[in-house]
Amino acid sequence: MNPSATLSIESISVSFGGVHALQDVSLTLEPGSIVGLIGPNGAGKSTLLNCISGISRPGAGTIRLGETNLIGRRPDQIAGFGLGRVFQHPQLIPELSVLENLMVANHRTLRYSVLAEMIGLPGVRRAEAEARHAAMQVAARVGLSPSLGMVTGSLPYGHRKLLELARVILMGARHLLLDEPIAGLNDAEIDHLGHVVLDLQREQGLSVLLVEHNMGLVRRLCNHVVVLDAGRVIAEGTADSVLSDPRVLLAYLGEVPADA
Ligand SMILES: Nc1ncnc2c1ncn2[C@@H]1O[C@H](COP(=O)(O)OP(=O)(O)OP(=O)(O)O)[C@@H](O)[C@H]1O
Repeated sequence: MNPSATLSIESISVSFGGVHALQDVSLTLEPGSIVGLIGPNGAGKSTLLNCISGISRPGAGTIRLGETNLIGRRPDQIAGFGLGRVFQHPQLIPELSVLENLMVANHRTLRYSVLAEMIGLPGVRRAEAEARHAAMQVAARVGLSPSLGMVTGSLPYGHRKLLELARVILMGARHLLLDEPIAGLNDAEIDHLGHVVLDLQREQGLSVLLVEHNMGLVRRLCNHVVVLDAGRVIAEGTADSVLSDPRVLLAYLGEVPADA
């Protein structure tokens, strides 16, 4: 399995009772690209993220990472393939420090027994030192180095979101699934998060599927944008092209402005 492979979603459909949450939806996420997934409330964005991350199972269609079929895999298996979901509400341990939360995330990827850890074998100490180094590097990349010793529960909300992002990267994500990452952030925090995401794409080659209502951020970050409405793809292309598309304006505003 190559974690940097292309994520390919083909013709997936999901129904909840009589509600067609997704109908015949296709989307491709190439390594190193940032794809925006936008659409009005109830369009099916979260359902699509849930299908990719193994929380929901589509009734039809395929989802593949490279040649590997993801449908029917558990969420932890999918995360292990390098698909990291960053939830709107950070999944952190509030009593631990920032560094400890990152060490815990990295610890899950280390391979040694509890007994080896208890008796402090040299290999374990070396692995711990490497885990600490990796945690500090990722903290620096997202701008959290000054906060490494702080108790996570006392962090400002924007820093907790950055920590959640760092945690997912440390768990080996190569494709980030970002679900409204700037909800609740102020302008300076939004600007910083935008820089961090672009840095991860350009310097680390990570790809991003970004669900976002803030069109300024979508324009700034995304190479390609897919628009959902009522479970269907109604437009895709560059941010500028889809955001001036009459079908998209109709879906968002209920009418097409006279000057569109
Ligand atoms: N578990 C569920 N049971 C029944 N209906 C559901 C379920 N999850 C989603 N839906 C319905 O599926 C449709 C798509 O919902 P979804 O949450 O994916 O939209 P969304 O684009 O993420 O919306 P928002 O921007 O408001 O988060 C909606 O009509 C929603 O009510």
